[in-house]
Amino acid sequence: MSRGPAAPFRDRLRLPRFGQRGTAGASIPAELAFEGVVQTYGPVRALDGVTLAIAPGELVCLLGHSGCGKTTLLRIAAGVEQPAAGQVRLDGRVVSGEGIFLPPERRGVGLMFQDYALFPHLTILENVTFGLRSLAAGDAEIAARRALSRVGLERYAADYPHMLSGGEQQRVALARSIAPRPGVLLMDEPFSNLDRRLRDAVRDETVAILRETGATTIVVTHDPEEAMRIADRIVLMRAGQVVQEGPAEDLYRRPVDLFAARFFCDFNEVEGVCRNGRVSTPIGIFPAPGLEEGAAAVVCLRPQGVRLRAPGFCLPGRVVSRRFLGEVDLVHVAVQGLDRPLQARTRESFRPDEGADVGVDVDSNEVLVFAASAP
Ligand SMILES: Nc1ncnc2c1ncn2[C@@H]1O[C@H](COP(=O)(O)OP(=O)(O)OP(=O)(O)O)[C@@H](O)[C@H]1O
Repeated sequence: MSRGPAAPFRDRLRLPRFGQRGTAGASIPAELAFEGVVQTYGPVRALDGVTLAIAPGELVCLLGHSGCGKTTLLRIAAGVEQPAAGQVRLDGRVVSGEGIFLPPERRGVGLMFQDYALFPHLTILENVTFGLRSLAAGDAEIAARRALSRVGLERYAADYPHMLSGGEQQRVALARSIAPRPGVLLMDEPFSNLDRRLRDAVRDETVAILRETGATTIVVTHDPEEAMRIADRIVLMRAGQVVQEGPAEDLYRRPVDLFAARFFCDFNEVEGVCRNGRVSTPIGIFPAPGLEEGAAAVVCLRPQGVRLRAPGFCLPGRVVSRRFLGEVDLVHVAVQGLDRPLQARTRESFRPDEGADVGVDVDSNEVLVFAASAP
């Protein structure tokens, strides 16, 4: 390791120390558009008609469970893969489709992988310079050093990847991907290899750097909280299709179906049947807009919408368990007529013990009703 025992406390803790603002180098952001993109691998339809437009400079998170096609869409945007059907356009110009296929090096698109893909036998500076082969050697080194300086790692330029921590390697990969100033930057699970303690700081600083470069960015993640933290717009995918797209608050508050709803909240779910536009359940009667008469419905109640009161008020219930989670208590409370206890996330001063009788107040603003047919 190049750093001696006198390395600053911050380094020993492996907390990130980020670089000099203003050294990221601005990109000319491009518009990226997918239209009816299909990809198949034998019988697997990895992408099933994806249409999506990303504005210049926008930061979009592709969110979805494992295998829903996120990486495939990135690879197609980068030009690493050719789609079976559909078009990809950069600033209105077709780069895939209509018999056209532009290779990755002619797209001005940067790709950052989950495992960082650093070359172990090259120094940090050489790793970053690698993506700048189209520049004269002197210019490439200047650009590489500037990118390293932006991520706070210029002093490790002569080190090798194995001498750096996971968080530092992530920043080298980031420096390498921003150094050529791509108009579009594609990042596949860029924070998943970092431990929780580092992740928030690295993530926030990475977003700051991305904003500074101005590049249009797609970040793939399966973590809804991460997507909400960083994205201008979230694109939720399932089985090769876009389920819903919009700002975080739209997806959280107005999910289009049960699948989308479950992605963002660990709901209490109570089944019922739609009668006269409403669903009657042991925890109340709720409007079921858009559901047909007799349709099976699921009433979804957010844990923060379950309030505990003194016994005698609202619905009768009994506390089954209570866990102190720091900012809130997680309380399981049994309510007559329900198969499972309700989960309540509560921060109120009324803190009944396990086994205590309580009143259970359901906040109807925290309830969503969906057709039960969604997978
Ligand atoms: N080269 C390939 N050959 C065969 N099947 C593939 C190939 N690449 C992807 N698939 C399949 O296509 C589907 C989509 O894969 P993809 O990697 O795009 O999903 P993902 O959403 O990125 O998943 P993860 O979050 O696990 O990375 C999956 O069913 C996967 O098994």
